[in-house]
Amino acid sequence: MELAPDLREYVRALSLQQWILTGILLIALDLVCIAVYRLCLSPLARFPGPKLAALTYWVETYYELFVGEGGQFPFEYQKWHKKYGPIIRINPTEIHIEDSYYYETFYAANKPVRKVEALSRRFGNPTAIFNTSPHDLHRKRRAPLAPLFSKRKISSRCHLIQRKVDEVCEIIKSEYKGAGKVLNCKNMFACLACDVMVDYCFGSKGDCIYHPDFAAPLIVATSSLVEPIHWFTQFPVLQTMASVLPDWLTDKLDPNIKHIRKLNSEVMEQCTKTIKAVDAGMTKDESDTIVVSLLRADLPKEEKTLLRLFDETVSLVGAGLEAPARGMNVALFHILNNPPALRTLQKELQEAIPDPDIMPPWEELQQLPWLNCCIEESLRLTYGTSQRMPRILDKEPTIYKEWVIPAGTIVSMDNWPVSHDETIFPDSFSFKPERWLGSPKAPDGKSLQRYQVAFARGTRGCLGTQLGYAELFITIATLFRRFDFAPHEFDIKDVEFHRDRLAVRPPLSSKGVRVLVN
Ligand code: HEM
Repeated sequence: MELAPDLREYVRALSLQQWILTGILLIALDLVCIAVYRLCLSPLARFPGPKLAALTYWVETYYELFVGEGGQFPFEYQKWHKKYGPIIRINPTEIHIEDSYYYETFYAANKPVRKVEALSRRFGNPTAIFNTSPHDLHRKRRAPLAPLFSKRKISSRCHLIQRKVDEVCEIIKSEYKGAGKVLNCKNMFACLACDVMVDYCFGSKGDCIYHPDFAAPLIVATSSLVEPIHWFTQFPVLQTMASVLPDWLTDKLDPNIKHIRKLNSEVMEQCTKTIKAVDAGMTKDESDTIVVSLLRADLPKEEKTLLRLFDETVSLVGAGLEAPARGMNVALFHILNNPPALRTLQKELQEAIPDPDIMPPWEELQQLPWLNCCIEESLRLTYGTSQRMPRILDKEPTIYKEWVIPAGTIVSMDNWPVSHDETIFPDSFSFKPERWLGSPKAPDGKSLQRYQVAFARGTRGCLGTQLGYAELFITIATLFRRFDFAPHEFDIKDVEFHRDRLAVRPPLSSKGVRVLVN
């Protein structure tokens, strides 16, 4: 398009200063237009909440990066809920709801929701189901995995978990029992959960538990991997930059990265080997692992590439490590910190398991009422994730009470406010296994179990729920049947939610749950 001659003359005659001024004016005009749109014209403008949060994402950035030890936004918008009510706008494009009684409706199993695409690259494995955004693609990818994590399948492979726990017990017996040596449970449980997942994915033997003091470098590295999550979320360009940095520089920035690199190359190698083995025809026994099942699944070729298998397995090891390990930590801490609960558990285990060296299968452990209550109560205080779980419903609006949230809007809820809903779980910060005894009901008459949200719900709920339960039952029953633990410098802060890093994190100063073994 040609500029009118007068305008052309005018533009030509502009001095450098005038150019800069014009630029500033245009940027200012653009910002004003964005502000007017966000505050007055956007379909979300009528939702309650602080105007500054509706105006700019910097409010979220501020609380995630610069307040305290970071990851403080969940605590901030909880305060907003107290002021503005159960539905609020927490940033220019997202609505947040805090209402435990709506959780199950929102995270329904029959809703074709997608996740936020921009969050899928935060951990560098965008094609894993955890990170897959579109509903249909996610369904296609999750389908072949689901049978591998069914209750029946997990039951049939529980001996693998028991074997791993037995190996941990041998280490405790030989190195810690009666020796006055402090046992770091945080590391121990992380090693255990990691080895279980490695067995599950590859059928090979994980060896994290054999590192001195359970301080396996891989565990330390995975734990530190989530630390920069808010930087990567708030400034996605950093994800791209991090992925192209040379190894020597990333090692300088975070020396732990080299262990992740090692895991990545081992996973690559394992996947490559398995692809070759499956191509060559494998024996039936070996077909149980996740990689083999994915390769044999009825999926198009592009879903079975080395990169896709790599993304899925690395992500599964990560997901299957963090949450179960935290669950076990929370359980061990609270049971030990609550002597009446401990005594009841020990009595129940002694009566049900006469010989501690012969542990009953998971099915039998599930019949023990007090053990059940302790596990449910621990899971309640585990929360699963500390971060809100955004979902987008594209084809229809989301209806909450009188509010109609337009289709295509990001809507989110959190787990931990449900766990601390005082109408459902009175005295919610206390560990009270007895609240799960019998068939308890919530105030709405529904089973209390419906408000156990540690594994989330709906199409994107936890894939590893049964494996998580099995690990918790077997580990907690075995440890408390075989050993007498004494708390060492116990501090409730070690298991509380202080910082959001997607995973629940204690204060930076926390040394983790530690015990002595008598
Ligand atoms: C105590 C144990 C566990 C808890 C409390 C837990 C909790 C959760 C939660 C809250 C989510 C939803 C996260 C979100 O949407 O942001 C989730 C998803 C997921 N979990 Fe777990 N988890 C546990 C164990 C496991 C295990 C052992 C595995 C290993 C297979 C696993 C694999 C996954 C996967 C793959 C997803 C994503 C599912 C999808 O998007 O379709 N989890 N888990």
